[in-house]
Amino acid sequence: MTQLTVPAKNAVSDIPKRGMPVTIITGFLGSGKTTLLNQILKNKQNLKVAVLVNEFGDINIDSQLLVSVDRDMVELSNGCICCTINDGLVDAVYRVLEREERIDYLVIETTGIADPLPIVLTFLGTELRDLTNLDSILTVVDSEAFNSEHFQSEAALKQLTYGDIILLNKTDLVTSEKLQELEAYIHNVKASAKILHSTYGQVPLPLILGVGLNSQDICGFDDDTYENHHHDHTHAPHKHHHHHGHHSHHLENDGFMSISFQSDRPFDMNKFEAFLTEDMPAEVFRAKGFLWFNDSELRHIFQLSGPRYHLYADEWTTAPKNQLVVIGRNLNKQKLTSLLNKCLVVSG
Ligand SMILES: Nc1nc2c(ncn2[C@@H]2O[C@H](COP(=O)(O)OP(=O)(O)OP(=O)(O)O)[C@@H](O)[C@H]2O)c(=O)[nH]1
Repeated sequence: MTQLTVPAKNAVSDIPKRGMPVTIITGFLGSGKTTLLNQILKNKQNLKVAVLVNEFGDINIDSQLLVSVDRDMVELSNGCICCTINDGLVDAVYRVLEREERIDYLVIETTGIADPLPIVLTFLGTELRDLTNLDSILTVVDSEAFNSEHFQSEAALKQLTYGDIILLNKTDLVTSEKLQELEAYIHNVKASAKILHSTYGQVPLPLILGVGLNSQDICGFDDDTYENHHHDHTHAPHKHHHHHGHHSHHLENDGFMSISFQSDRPFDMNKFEAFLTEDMPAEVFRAKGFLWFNDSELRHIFQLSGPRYHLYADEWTTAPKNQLVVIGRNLNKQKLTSLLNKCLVVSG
């Protein structure tokens, strides 16, 4: 892979790191954002990349799935950044800017149901505008699952509208005809977007980082849009505010809700499999997590996206436990929790 050109910089950090390039990765639930982020982290060579992960759900699954990353380089912003311009995101970015070590690049992964606009506005409409340089908004698309109804999701359409780069991922699962149809559709939605293809997010980094493709112009947003999102935000670098009261707003987001399930008891493998094939509610669109089975020493990474699910086995890095996030519309939390509880081995 071609060496990514790193802007010449003083090794000694200047704080804050003015003009730090930022890429926002957006894309619908399960499209492959974390997979792409892992590709970036694996291939970044000498580039010092800080990562900010925003998850929809109470358990941080994505950040635990990031490969070979220096844990210190990951900032978490749970459940808030897609709602509005908010202190959570600005604070997280400040924490990156204030680091003493050299950081060349910031990549932000949004939740799958996020409308990217509030995040874009956070970068273009607050003091972050002077401190960072929004390089591009990259929208990952699941080429197999994507259809013109956009999953009845306004956020999915917004993600395309704001994408400077649109990465048609999961090309291994579709025909070239479907890809052409998708390209034509996207071209209609956003003629100026640069369209790329990938399998498991494999794309040469110089095509997506440091490309200077951000086409969003704060002047292009009408006052209403801006006022609706702007909280008259003034931020003193060392003051960290905590306004994390946005969760109810989240739950209304396109009707999607997330349910978290944790247990220190293992699942019975047979019962869990029966749950997957017989009892999993059709309204579940996405699930992910780490599973502990009674008859295995290994940690199982569980990934469900639309009709497909996979279990990948690897080693536990923590004490074994179950951690699962389930996302969908109109989910019955009590029923789902009870079904999952019934999959646990009977204690005693
Ligand atoms: N077949 C196939 N599977 C893929 C590809 N890219 C990602 N996946 C799988 O799709 C599932 C979801 O991928 P993620 O990267 O977690 O998706 P995400 O967009 O981060 O998901 P959310 O954070 O829940 O929105 C995982 O099981 C991946 O292994 C691909 O190109 N082909």
